[in-house]
Amino acid sequence: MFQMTPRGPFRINHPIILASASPRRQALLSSLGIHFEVIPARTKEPAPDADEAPCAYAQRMAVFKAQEIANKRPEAIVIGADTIVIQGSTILGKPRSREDALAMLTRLCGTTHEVITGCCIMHKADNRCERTSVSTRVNMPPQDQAIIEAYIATGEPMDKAGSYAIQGVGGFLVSDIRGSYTNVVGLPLTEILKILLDWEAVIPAGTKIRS
Ligand SMILES: Cc1cn([C@H]2C[C@H](O)[C@@H](COP(=O)(O)OP(=O)(O)OP(=O)(O)O)O2)c(=O)[nH]c1=O
Repeated sequence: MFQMTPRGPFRINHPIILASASPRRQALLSSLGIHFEVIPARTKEPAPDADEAPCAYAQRMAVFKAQEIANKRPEAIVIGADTIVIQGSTILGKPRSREDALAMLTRLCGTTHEVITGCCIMHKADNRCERTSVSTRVNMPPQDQAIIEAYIATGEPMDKAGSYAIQGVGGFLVSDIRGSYTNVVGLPLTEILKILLDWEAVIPAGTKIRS
């Protein structure tokens, strides 16, 4: 659990907790230049229900993570998120092994897939909860298996949904996207910031705060 240092166009107006162990999510939220605490949700995420729509599943997981922390810290505004990769009707999470990563990337390269991040912003003491899911289409040209295997050998794929990181070495795999880039990385910043501003949890730097 640690504080981030402020440096951007926004200021905190209410305590915020990011319920995520993802360094990418922490970096994205930190880019707003606001103080926040990080308390990762620890409970194991359940598998999707039979016939559960991917965006419903991603939102349910985000609520699951936010709820765990909001129960401990009802006074804070808690942000939870869950990112999944969808190809056809198959939900691809994080790879279980290098072999699993190879199967995922072999399947994704040469096709267009969808990345969905479900988000939940919860303020238990105020009985407020807003959930959303954002989708981005990602196009990946075909790749030789030797290139895919060399990418997997970097280790980067192993904690990423879909076995790649668009913001990292894996960026070379992506020719183009349609939709939010930050959503692919793991936190749709435009949508999250809108809710935080609507809730006045965050205000533009320099705003005179009514006493
Ligand atoms: C597709 C893609 C996913 N990812 C990451 C974002 C998430 O960290 C991860 C998906 O796993 P998640 O289960 O969404 O998140 P997490 O386990 O990393 O962290 P927490 O549950 O504590 O919030 O994949 C990238 O970093 N880049 C990408 O291009």
